[in-house]
Amino acid sequence: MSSNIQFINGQWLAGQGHEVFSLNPAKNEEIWRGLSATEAQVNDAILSARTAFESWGQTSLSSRIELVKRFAEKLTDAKEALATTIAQETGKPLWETRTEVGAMIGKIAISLRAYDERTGTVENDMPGAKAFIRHKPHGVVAVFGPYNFPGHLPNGHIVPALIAGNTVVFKPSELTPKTAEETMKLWQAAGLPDGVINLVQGEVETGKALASHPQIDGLFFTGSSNTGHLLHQQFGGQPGKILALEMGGNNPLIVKNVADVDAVVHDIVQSAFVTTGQRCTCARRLFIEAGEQGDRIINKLVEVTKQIKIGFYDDEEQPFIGSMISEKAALGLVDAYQSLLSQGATSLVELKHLEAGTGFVSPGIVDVTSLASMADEEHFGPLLKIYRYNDFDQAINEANNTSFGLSAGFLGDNEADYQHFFARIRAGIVNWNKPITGASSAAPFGGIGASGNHRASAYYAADYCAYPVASVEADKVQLPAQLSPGLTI
Ligand SMILES: NC(=O)C1=CN([C@@H]2O[C@H](COP(=O)(O)OP(=O)(O)OC[C@H]3O[C@@H](n4cnc5c(N)ncnc54)[C@H](O)[C@@H]3O)[C@@H](O)[C@H]2O)C=CC1
Ligand SMILES: O=C(O)CCC(=O)N[C@@H](CCC(=O)O)C(=O)O
Repeated sequence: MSSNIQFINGQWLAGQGHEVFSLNPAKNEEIWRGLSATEAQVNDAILSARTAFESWGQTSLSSRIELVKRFAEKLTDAKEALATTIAQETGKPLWETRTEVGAMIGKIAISLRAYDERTGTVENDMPGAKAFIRHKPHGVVAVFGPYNFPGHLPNGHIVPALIAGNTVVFKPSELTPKTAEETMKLWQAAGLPDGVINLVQGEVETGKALASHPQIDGLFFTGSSNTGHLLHQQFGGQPGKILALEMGGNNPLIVKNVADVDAVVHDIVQSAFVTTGQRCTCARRLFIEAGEQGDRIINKLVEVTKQIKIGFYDDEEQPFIGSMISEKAALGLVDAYQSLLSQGATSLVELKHLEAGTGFVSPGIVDVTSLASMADEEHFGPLLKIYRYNDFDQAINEANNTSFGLSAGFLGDNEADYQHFFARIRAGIVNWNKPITGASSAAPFGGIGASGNHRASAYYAADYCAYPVASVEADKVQLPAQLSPGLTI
């Protein structure tokens, strides 16, 4: 078990707060334990990042690139070990966590390209001078990560932040501290200078100490909408700080006129249930036309959902999904399912907690067509709500009837229908005849409304990692060819 779990100014230190631990939610085994960072230790981490910024912010771009490339090499060497830790800590199957580490490696080249293309230098000639657009780092940024992609999503903030010249204090999810520790060790092995990334482990109070610290210049957050809203309030009145919020969704998927029932069911299942429904992009609301074709799709969807292979992350024959992050999350999802039934929804596939002490649930589907209204909330797990509709525009209006706006999809064979949907739907990710999960790191990734604050991540993360500087420069002071009216020199 770890004891020195805080990484501050290049040193592994014991925490001085209360005990925290990480559970393998599939096997109900403890895999990591330590003491959380106190407010004073968070302060030390921020001061260390502040000191490191003085040199890191001035270091050459080529040295920063060298570091992130070495990190990619270390990640590649440790791919299987890190994928195993992520699987143990989250319950996700190994096929998926290997993809996650692959995405972390892929992030390096994409972030380097994005830095160049979105925040590079532009030079324009003007009379007697040159005009430049350049970019500078903000300084010390706090990074907050969620548990569902404990490697890939914090990495999506940290890598572009470092390339731009910022230094980082990273607070991972308290549910996935071991993944953060192992990743940090890879940065260290890559030759990270002291203080450039600091890791503070702990629960909400550690997060609060970091987010409210006056010495941070920005905060990059991926997590729930509730926490994101709290942070937004906390940042009110501080226009000088950059806040990037990547939050949840209540994502709709509309199906209309599709010939291939198997293909449409595949895309629904991939959208709703991959990662045991624990992706921010997962479909939560499915709109299917009333009538025989819709019935056929639902019958097939029910059949396929009941057959989904659920299992241990390390099963030789890999399951489609593993356990949820915790027994608490699993029981919360069962409650959400039961609550919908008590409001009048019809169960099509029962959502069950499969084993006491674990996060295993079976995916559930409910028909909510008869409900007059429903809370607009994200159920972060494999629970899909179906609405039957008669009118396409009514379905689109209902799909937009949410405060969130992360992802949305249309499954249908008619391009004009898709164009109609695209023009009206409100979301940051809008797909046609593809699952709405599995977004590319080479595209912007973010939502509107309660899903984000217009600071998209992934390819656009470069934008919030640096501020633009406009300069007009001449190598000597000269009188202009023509003086302003009324001025004699
Ligand atoms: N839009 C996006 O890119 C993504 C969004 N998500 C969303 O993340 C959520 C799941 O992740 P969770 O780990 O449950 O999110 P969470 O909001 O509970 O936690 C995220 C981080 O914030 C910290 N935190 C919690 N309360 C805090 C407070 N009051 N002050 C400061 N820090 C605090 C946590 O310790 C953790 O490090 C889902 O809602 C999901 O939709 C997940 C992945 C991607
Ligand atoms: O940030 C990126 O590089 C791309 C975003 C991404 O990987 N999205 C994934 C998972 C995000 C989540 O749902 O938690 C996706 O779209 O499925």
